[in-house]
Amino acid sequence: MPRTAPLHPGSLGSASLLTSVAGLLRAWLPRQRWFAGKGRPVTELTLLSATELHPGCLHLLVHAQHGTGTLSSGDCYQLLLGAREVLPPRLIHAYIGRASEGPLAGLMVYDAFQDPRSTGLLLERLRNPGATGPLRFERDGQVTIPAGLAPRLLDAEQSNSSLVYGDTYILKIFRRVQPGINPDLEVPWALVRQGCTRVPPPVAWFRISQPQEATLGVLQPFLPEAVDGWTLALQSLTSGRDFAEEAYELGRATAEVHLALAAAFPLDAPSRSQNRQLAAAMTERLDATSACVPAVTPYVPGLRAAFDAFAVLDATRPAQRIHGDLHLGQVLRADMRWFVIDFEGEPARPLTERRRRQSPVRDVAGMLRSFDYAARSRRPWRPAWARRCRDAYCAGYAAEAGWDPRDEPALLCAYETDRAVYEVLYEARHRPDWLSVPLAAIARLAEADRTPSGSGPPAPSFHNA
Ligand SMILES: Nc1ncnc2c1ncn2[C@@H]1O[C@H](COP(=O)(O)OP(=O)(O)O)[C@@H](O)[C@H]1O
Ligand SMILES: O=P(O)(O)O[C@H]1O[C@H](CO)[C@@H](O[C@H]2O[C@H](CO)[C@@H](O)[C@H](O)[C@H]2O)[C@H](O)[C@H]1O
Repeated sequence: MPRTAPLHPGSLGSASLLTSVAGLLRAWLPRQRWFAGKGRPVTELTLLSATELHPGCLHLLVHAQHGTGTLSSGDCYQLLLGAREVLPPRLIHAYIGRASEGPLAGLMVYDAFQDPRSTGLLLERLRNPGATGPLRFERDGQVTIPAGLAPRLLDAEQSNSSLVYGDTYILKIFRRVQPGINPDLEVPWALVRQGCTRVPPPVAWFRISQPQEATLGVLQPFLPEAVDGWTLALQSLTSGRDFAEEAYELGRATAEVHLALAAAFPLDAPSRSQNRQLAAAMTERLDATSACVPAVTPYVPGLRAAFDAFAVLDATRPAQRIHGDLHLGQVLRADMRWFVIDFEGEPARPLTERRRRQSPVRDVAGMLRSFDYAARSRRPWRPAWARRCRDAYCAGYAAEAGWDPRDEPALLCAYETDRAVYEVLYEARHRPDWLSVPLAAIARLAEADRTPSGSGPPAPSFHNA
């Protein structure tokens, strides 16, 4: 019989359990795509919660401190660890290491999110709501989830981990956990209740109630034929096929989501003092980024000008709940329609900040940057493609929302600049090879080119809004 019994957290002190896995996790965590402290070693690990999901499979929340001295920071991560005496060949890729001490000494520890037995049981828990220790499994009472759907871990470049069940449902496991409801559950749930059909509706979810309330995962219908906007944009660039019609439709879809969000959540009246505060925060982020990425420094005065212009704007759109990290990878095209996914916001920002009401222009700016990203990521660079898409997107947005983001150039420019600054830091930390893409935008935006359609003269109007 495989030795699994010692995994039971009730029979273990947290300290002894941690002794077993701390060394292994210190080496394994920094290698994971979803680990936030890129390039910095894990200096301390604290076990926040340990729950046995089934014998030999533990659900853990661990706090990892990374870096040292003033550069030290930490995050809480969600893990599902399995431990077996012998790991079958089909699970070798999930191997973390052999525990050399503590209660798991001698056992092979592995990432159980890659083990169909464990992930199948996770779906069973979601099908049958209830509690397991501090974990709460809940679902939409109107929906019946079929049993026995085969799980597979999605092989995608992502900030979390997603499991697809029988091409019917997708379960997103939040890897970096923060206290409070995750907007990726809160926002789609509210949108669906507004009758918005642009989001796959959450059908089940699980959360933790102790030591603090936090959302851990959300199950939604899987769109099997869906292709994400980034892939479609690159296909268009490679094949020479126009993308303006799709960009226009995407603008409409974005506006539809914004209108539903404005109806679902309270609005914040715009004020000049709020603009000043937001501009100050953008300037602060710019300075912090320039301190980390010296290539930005020469452009700081030019970029600050965009924020200064925003600070003195009289009134802008009311602030509302928005997507918060909108780009071409966050939209899926299925059945000739656009769907919007991943309402988590920018993963590096605190949850309270991500749930704050903000200008819808921020989302628009995120998508405009994404067209630029796509055009820049291919040789030869195709600025005219990006300009046409950006213009079509704004026209589509205007047609649905009743106002055109291009009519607010100072606001759009400030948000686009802020987004480019965020991207510089994101790429420096996660994908240094891509750094030149946002840096090119930084150079363009610093040269006081504030035309909303991007570099060069504004493109001709695509559609009459
Ligand atoms: N409902 C869905 N149907 C089909 N594919 C999906 C669905 N939701 C997400 N995906 C796929 O999973 C990938 C990762 O999802 P996402 O929510 O963006 O995760 P992350 O926040 O970890 O990046 C997406 O790029 C998309 O390809
Ligand atoms: O993991 P998320 O999808 O939540 O978002 C993060 O990763 C994105 C990259 O995967 C990053 O997006 C940037 O690169 C995209 C191309 O890969 C591009 O379309 C986006 O416009 C650009 O911002 C995103 O910023 C980050 O939050």
